[in-house]
Amino acid sequence: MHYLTAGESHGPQLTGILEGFPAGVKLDLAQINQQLAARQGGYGRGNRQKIEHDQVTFVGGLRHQVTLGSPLAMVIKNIDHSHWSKIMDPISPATPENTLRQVERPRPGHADLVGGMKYRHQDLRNVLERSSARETAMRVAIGAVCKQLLEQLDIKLTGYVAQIGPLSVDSKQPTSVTEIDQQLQQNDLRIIDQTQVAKIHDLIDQTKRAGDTLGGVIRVVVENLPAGLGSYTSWNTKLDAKLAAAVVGVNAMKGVSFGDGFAAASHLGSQVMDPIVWQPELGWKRSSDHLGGFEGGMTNGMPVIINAAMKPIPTLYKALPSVNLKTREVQKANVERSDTTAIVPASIVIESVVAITLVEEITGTFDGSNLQRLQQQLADYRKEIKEY
Ligand SMILES: Cc1cc2nc3c(=O)[nH]c(=O)nc-3n(C[C@H](O)[C@H](O)[C@H](O)COP(=O)(O)O)c2cc1C
Ligand SMILES: C=C(O[C@@H]1CC(C(=O)O)=C[C@@H](OP(=O)(O)O)[C@H]1O)C(=O)O
Repeated sequence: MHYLTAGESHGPQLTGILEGFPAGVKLDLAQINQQLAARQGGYGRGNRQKIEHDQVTFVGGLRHQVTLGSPLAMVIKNIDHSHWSKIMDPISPATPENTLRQVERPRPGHADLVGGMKYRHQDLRNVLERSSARETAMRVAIGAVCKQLLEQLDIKLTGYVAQIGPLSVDSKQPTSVTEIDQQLQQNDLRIIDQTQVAKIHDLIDQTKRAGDTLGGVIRVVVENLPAGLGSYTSWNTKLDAKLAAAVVGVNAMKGVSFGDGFAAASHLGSQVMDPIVWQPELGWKRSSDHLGGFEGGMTNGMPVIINAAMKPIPTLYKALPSVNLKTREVQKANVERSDTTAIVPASIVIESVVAITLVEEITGTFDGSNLQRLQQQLADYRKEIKEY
């Protein structure tokens, strides 16, 4: 299975194609649109989200709500395109009128300058339109499709915000995906500890007033993956490595770790390895999960725990120094409308790319042509490893 997205932030639409997804999966469109709405939400978002109302339309691979096994083709309209229709017109030739709003003062932390150098663009809008995280809306739609398959395979997944800027909000350790989901529904920060909400709102408000921005840490937890997904045999078959690439492939992600992550480096081995236990009803388990569910690039049957570190949003209303591409004068960087923090929507995006990567692995390990056969093969495999 693999996917491709296309489309510029203020272009007519985002387009996505997902190839290799099993036939016979009944898709709940409302659930996909609910995920798109969740990605638009969260405290600290900018004004673009007041304009957009993301909804997916299927234009291939789906018949009467059921996947056909042929490529799934999806589109999401950019409502804001109506304000940019001349500037972002794919067809009409460039004129002084439709090349307004050129970007000549590259923003530090964005793809602007290097993208311009590499592709020989003089108007950096040609870079920012595609490097914008607007594209993640399509990854969320594709991820929502994959989440529905995971559900049919009894695999549970969720993501939450564990840190915003300097404030860790991770003091209450949840016990299960279901418990995490219940807590998240109660606030607009996707944090588990409800007592921290007011404090974080204040932090975001203050940061916005100062013309500055915030990053944070996201955690994704996946339950009930069978042991043995991925392989120790070659570097490029390790599933933890594939997940790390998918996570860092999301805009603004600067770090990824599993389980105790970087903290494990400062602990003793005896504090970090997860002791092996065996029980007739449960089969092979571990009495802890410091390693985040991976050994040798393979799932070990414990919950997978992935942490993603997001840098602060690079566009600053109190802009940093830059240099004008045309005049070479030192000037303030371009200021485009922007979020103060996007840690909340990013948590939905990280969940989505994790779901896509897991479905890619599962459909590559078992026969992914048809849902029922896949379910049967996975059930047989689960039985086999339990009895190992
Ligand atoms: C959901 C989401 C929303 C984002 N919103 C903004 C934004 O409003 N303004 C901005 O400057 N960067 C935003 N970013 C981050 C930039 O897209 C990203 O930092 C930039 O493209 C450079 O890529 P890099 O940080 O991966 O190197 C957002 C990222 C995500 C995941
Ligand atoms: C459009 C989205 O996020 C955008 C991501 C983004 C960036 O630079 O990444 C910059 C902003 O774009 P604009 O200037 O159009 O408001 C965000 O709004 C979205 O998430 O749907």
